[in-house]
Amino acid sequence: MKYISTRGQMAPLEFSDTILMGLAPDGGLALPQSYPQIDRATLDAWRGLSYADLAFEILSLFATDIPPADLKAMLDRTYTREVFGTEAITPVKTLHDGLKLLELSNGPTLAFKDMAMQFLGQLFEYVLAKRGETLNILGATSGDTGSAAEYALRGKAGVNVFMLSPKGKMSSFQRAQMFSLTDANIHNIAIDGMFDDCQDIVKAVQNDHAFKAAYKIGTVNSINWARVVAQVVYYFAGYFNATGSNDEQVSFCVPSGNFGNVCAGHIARQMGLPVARLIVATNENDVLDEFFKTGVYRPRSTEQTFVTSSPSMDISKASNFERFVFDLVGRDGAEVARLWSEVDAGRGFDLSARLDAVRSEFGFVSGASNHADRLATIRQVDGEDGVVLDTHTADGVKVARELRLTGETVVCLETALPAKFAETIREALNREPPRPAGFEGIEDLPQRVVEFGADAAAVKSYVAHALA
Ligand SMILES: Cc1ncc(COP(=O)(O)O)c(C=O)c1O
Ligand SMILES: N[C@@H](CCOP(=O)(O)O)C(=O)O
Repeated sequence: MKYISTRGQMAPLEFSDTILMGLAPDGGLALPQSYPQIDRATLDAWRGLSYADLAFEILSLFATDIPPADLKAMLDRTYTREVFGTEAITPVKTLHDGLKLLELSNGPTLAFKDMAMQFLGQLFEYVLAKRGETLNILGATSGDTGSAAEYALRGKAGVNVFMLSPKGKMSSFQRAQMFSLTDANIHNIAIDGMFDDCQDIVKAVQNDHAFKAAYKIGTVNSINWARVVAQVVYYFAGYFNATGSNDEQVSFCVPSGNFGNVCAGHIARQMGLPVARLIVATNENDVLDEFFKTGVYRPRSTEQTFVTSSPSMDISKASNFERFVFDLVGRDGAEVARLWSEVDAGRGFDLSARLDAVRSEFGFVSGASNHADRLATIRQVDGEDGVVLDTHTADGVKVARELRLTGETVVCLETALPAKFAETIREALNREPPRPAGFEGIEDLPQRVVEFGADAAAVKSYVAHALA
């Protein structure tokens, strides 16, 4: 399997090259030349596999330049009860009204990012050791990618992590998770701006080819294809857990920000997983909801982006949306490059002529949730089912209940645990959320972070100095 760029100007690459590359040299995102197709016999053979074995079956279709035994060993080390808390790895919980929750947040940092990041940590170590290379990660986080990456890569030889986060916008738990790490290879940088400013800096540095090569800059964001493909696995696992046979269809409802999670669902559907609809749930930052309702993509500026109580989704320029649009426009890289030149110029684009295909061919619909909805949903699910949702999952449950059709099986992705967002849980339930063992008093630990304006040059100079 070889990888191409959404902007059409990259010579096909192998999987391992793609994961070290980050952004493609033409500014686009890597995707496979085609999606492997899963027939019914294969789907039948996969039902009942352990998570690690299922991950091996799926990832071996994509990571074709890694010897199968090596890939299997990495996956067996990653998807264990010790790391993810249960044998099932991603168990499904059913609420009283039949809505299902796919638990993705039982890993080391309590958010779904661990699902892919724990594997990416193994993958980096493996590929870098094979090549005798080192890598310096420059990442952007709105709260969860940062801690997942830092926990997966802390103390690893040959890897440094420089993580940009929006100053003062994450929850106190998220800040503590990242800023209390003392490992020498972890560098936290708070940026005066929103997540989009952080991601813009990451992309600007990726597009400075001389700097990128000189300082061996890589990425852990969903820019990195390995992040997305590892997330494809839990759509298959969730489907098998939520159904009794492969004759059934399910719909997935996905709390969305940077569009990486639901992009993996789109890929699973393109591979042939029996997915009826992909329901995109946004918070008050509803750029994606607007697109899926109108076909118009209108990214907002930092000033127009709200700080909300589901802060990890405070995103107005969804990076992976480009991967979906590539498929939507018939994999025409020149057209994607043209559309993103509009985005880069601060404008958007209008694909309303393709809205029928968005719904009928690709199965996308959407809805939005706000602070009041979030509080009401957290209270309702706590009262009726005794389950405390985190604020992002609450956005998903609200939208799933609003859009669910009669007889439709909907699986809502649980993207974080409530302990990460205690401020809002207290507001909703007037009590503390359950806190998993090992995180007691984390907010009281000393914190280590430097601060900059939204300035790529300042970040580059900090990275260069730290690596000197
Ligand atoms: C808890 C949580 N929920 C939802 C999202 C949205 O996921 P995505 O950016 O993949 O759309 C994120 C971060 O991205 C998150 O951290
Ligand atoms: N919500 C994310 C934002 C970054 O998303 P990614 O999937 O591209 O890494 C976060 O929590 O940091």
